[in-house]
Amino acid sequence: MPVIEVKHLRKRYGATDAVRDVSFAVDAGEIFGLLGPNGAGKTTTVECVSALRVPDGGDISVLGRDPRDPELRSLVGVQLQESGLQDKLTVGEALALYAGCYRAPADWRALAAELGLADRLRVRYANLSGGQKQRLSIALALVGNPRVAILDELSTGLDPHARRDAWSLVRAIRDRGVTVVLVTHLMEEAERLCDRIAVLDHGEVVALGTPAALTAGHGSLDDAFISLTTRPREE
Ligand SMILES: Nc1ncnc2c1ncn2[C@@H]1O[C@H](COP(=O)(O)OP(=O)(O)OP(=O)(O)O)[C@@H](O)[C@H]1O
Repeated sequence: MPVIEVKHLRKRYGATDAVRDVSFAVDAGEIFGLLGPNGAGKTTTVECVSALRVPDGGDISVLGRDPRDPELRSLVGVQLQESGLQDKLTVGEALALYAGCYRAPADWRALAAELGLADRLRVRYANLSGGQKQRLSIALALVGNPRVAILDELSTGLDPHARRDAWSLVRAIRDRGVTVVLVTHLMEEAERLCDRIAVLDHGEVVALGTPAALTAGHGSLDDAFISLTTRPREE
């Protein structure tokens, strides 16, 4: 049974058809990428999978459950583009607070060290750099020892060193059996990390396969992306 199954998902915001018809299945232990131009519906899709938005149509199951099943709160870790953390909270306080919400949390100090935040534990959120905020949001997604991790733009704002560290961490958690869904704009990230990729365009899946299969006949994943997708509409 797939860990995540999305069938004919639809979501509309007023007059905007953000997601028209998205279907895919993510297998256990996979790193599954969602790739697509700005506004293609990637974030909306993962927000529906994470129960942060209610779909207008279609079916989603996560670990065989409805996404809104409270049992999933401790099984699914979500890192979103906006963390919404309070400015005055320190890194250590945020990690301890989140760890306290789970039955079997990870060692948050070790996680902070893995993400290069060991010397930032006493620093308030407001005083972190963009990359440090991003690393904290990744740590918070993983602190509950989830079985599924949903990472939206994992490496946005990270320098090349931090990006490599984040990739190593994602591989390490996958090697521990965690299933990962990764929204990304970086072709290199998709190619290096993802086992399979769904390419979204205007709210629909236009291609799905391994990076090698998607690239075949196009020269590079970048070229495949350009030929498979269209420019985003002007908002
Ligand atoms: N809360 C909202 N209210 C209204 N429209 C929204 C909302 N969130 C997203 N949209 C619109 O829905 C469409 C899909 O947006 P979404 O953020 O899901 O795309 P995306 O593929 O994640 O884009 P990006 O790569 O730019 O992050 C876009 O046209 C966007 O403007």
